[in-house]
Amino acid sequence: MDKLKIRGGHRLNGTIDVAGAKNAALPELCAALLSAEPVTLANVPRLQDVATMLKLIRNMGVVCEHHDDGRVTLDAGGLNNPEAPYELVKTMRASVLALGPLLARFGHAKVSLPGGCAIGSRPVDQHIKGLQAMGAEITVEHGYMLASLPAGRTRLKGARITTDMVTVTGTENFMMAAALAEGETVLENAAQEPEITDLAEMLIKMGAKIEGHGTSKIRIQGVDRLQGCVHQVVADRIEAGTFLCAVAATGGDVVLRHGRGDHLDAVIDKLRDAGATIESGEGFIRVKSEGRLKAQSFRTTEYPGFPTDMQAQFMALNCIAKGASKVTETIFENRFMHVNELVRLGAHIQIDGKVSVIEGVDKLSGATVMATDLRASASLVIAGLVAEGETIVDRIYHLDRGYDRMEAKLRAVGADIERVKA
Ligand SMILES: CC(=O)N[C@H]1[C@@H](OP(=O)(O)OP(=O)(O)OC[C@H]2O[C@@H](n3ccc(=O)[nH]c3=O)[C@H](O)[C@@H]2O)O[C@H](CO)[C@@H](O)[C@@H]1O
Ligand SMILES: C=C(OP(=O)(O)O)C(=O)O
Repeated sequence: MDKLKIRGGHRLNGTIDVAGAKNAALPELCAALLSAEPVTLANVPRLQDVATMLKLIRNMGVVCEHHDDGRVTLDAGGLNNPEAPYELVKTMRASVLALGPLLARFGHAKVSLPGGCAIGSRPVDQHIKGLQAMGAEITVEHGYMLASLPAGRTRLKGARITTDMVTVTGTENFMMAAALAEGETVLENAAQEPEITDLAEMLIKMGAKIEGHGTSKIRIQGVDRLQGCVHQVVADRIEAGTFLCAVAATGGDVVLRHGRGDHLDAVIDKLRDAGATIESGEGFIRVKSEGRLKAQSFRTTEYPGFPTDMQAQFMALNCIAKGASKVTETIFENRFMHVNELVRLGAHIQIDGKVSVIEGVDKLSGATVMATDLRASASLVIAGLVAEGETIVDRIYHLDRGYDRMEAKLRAVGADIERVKA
């Protein structure tokens, strides 16, 4: 198992290129299943999750290739096996995104229930309920969702779907399924994340009729076929936000090329309140930071609120900031796994249910810590960059799920960080 070895205490200066968003690329790879014509996605990040998704859809009979320039070309014309087996699904929850497209195009699908996940139980009941409202018959047997259309029907039918909570991949599954359904689908309580908007824009290029994406009410008029398209994956706001927190913590001056400041308002506001200087414009975000910042309290909520996917990284910053802060996690019931590891580095944190109370300390000291999930890993890297001495972050396969060569990008701006191969 690879590890990261970090010697803390270096300021970061220079330019980092922000990659395409994992959470847009994954649904967009699944959207290619909706058409028999070729699809090209540009700016697809080189991540373990993308490799897993490509393996999953190749196994269905899709011809696809990830090129050196970041393009993925896909041809789902010969798709003949609308199945997502457990072996390929267990490491990546996003594989549930195959369900909507497969059902819409073929009228049947067999998708494994995703495995448990460190950050919470993450059920898929809302996905099932929504697709049932569109006429699908879904049973769960032997760990698989078996989905089909009733005898005599060849297409899903439009429906009004109101989910019990805002769900990002749920909204994406419904939008993709509804694109090929008969009649109108209205999604109430829809997620508004930029990745939803990016997926909607791709589907519209494929011929889908969608309105209201980016708001809580999305209307989709089904069409009977979708064509191929070329689409560029939006920049990863969580990768960008992670680097913003890293520079805010270490001090320095870094330009994040391709970064979308307009997708990170809640995080940028908190960083400014903490004392960092942030400028953003067309295709860049620049962060400058000097001295110790002021700790900031926040609670995670759906977009446009503070993202749960940035909670751990901002907490690392709070650990070495001046003053006390309260971090409330409202989306996932078990997303404080990084806390014990940060404490091993010298942080002062107490957890009370959904709330972590952090007392900022002057310094952290390097130690061996263990990554427990994707963003927890990123928070340990940030802590390692400021800790005195050497920090080893173990189990970074979690990090590789969602960051494209993070250590190389950090090293290029002055961090002392290296990957130690197992
Ligand atoms: C691939 C992808 O885009 N992943 C993101 C997506 O995950 P994901 O789409 O899985 O997260 P959801 O928005 O669905 O989850 C929100 C909440 O709803 C609950 N829920 C969801 C669906 C369901 O059927 N039943 C149910 O109870 C979840 O357990 C969670 O408590 O949004 C999360 C919230 O912004 C992010 O942290 C993930 O990075
Ligand atoms: C939780 C995350 O991803 P996933 O939904 O793919 O597990 C994340 O990106 O932080």
